Amino acid sequence: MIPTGLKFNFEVFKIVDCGWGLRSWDPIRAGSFICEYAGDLIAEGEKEEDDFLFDSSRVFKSFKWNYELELVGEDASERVSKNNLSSSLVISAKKSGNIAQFMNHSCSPNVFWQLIAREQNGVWCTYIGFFAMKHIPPLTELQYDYGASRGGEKKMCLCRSKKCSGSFG
Ligand SMILES: C[S@@+](CC[C@H](N)C(=O)[O-])C[C@H]1O[C@@H](n2cnc3c(N)ncnc32)[C@H](O)[C@@H]1O
Repeated sequence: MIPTGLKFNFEVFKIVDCGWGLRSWDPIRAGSFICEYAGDLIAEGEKEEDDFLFDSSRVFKSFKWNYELELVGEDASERVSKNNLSSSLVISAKKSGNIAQFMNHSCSPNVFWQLIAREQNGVWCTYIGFFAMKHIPPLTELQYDYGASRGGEKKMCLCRSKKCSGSFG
C-alpha cells in the first residue's frame, strides 16, 4: 500500500540558472514514497510540449531498481492490465500541479518514478509516484531523470553532475 499524503516538509527554493527546485527538510530513506505528479491528464494526440509535462512514454535510462521493482510489482502490473488501466501517462502540471512540478532534471538523479495503480470507490486509476532512489539527506535537491523524447527539442542541462550528458528532454 502506497501512502498518498505528503509525509515530508518540502521546500521550493531558488537555484541559480534553473529557476525553482524542490528539497525536503527531513531525511528521506531509500525507497520511500515522496509524492505524486499532479496535473491534467493529456489525451493521446493532444500532447503539446510544455515545461511541466510528464510523459511516461519517453526513453528513460534503466537503473538497478527497475528490475527489482518489476518483480516486486508483478501483482500491480497484472491488476493494471486486467482493469484496462493505462500503462502510459501524459500529465501536464502547467495549469494545476503540486510540488512535483518543481523537481528538476538530473543526469545523476536521487528520485525515480513508477506507475502506481490505486483503487478509489471501486475504480482503479493509474498515477505517477516518485520514490527515493537512495537515502536523501535533508536539504538535498530532489531530482529525477526527465528521460528523452523521441525527436523532441533538447535543452541544455545545468544539473552539475559529474555524469552530466549536457542536455535533456
Ligand atoms: C518541471 S519544471 C522544473 C521547475 C522549474 N525549475 C521552475 O522553476 O519552475 C522543468 C523546467 O525546469 C528547467 N530545468 C529542469 N531541470 C533542468 C536542468 N537540469 N538544467 C536546466 N534547466 C532545467 C527547464 O527549464 C525545464 O523545462
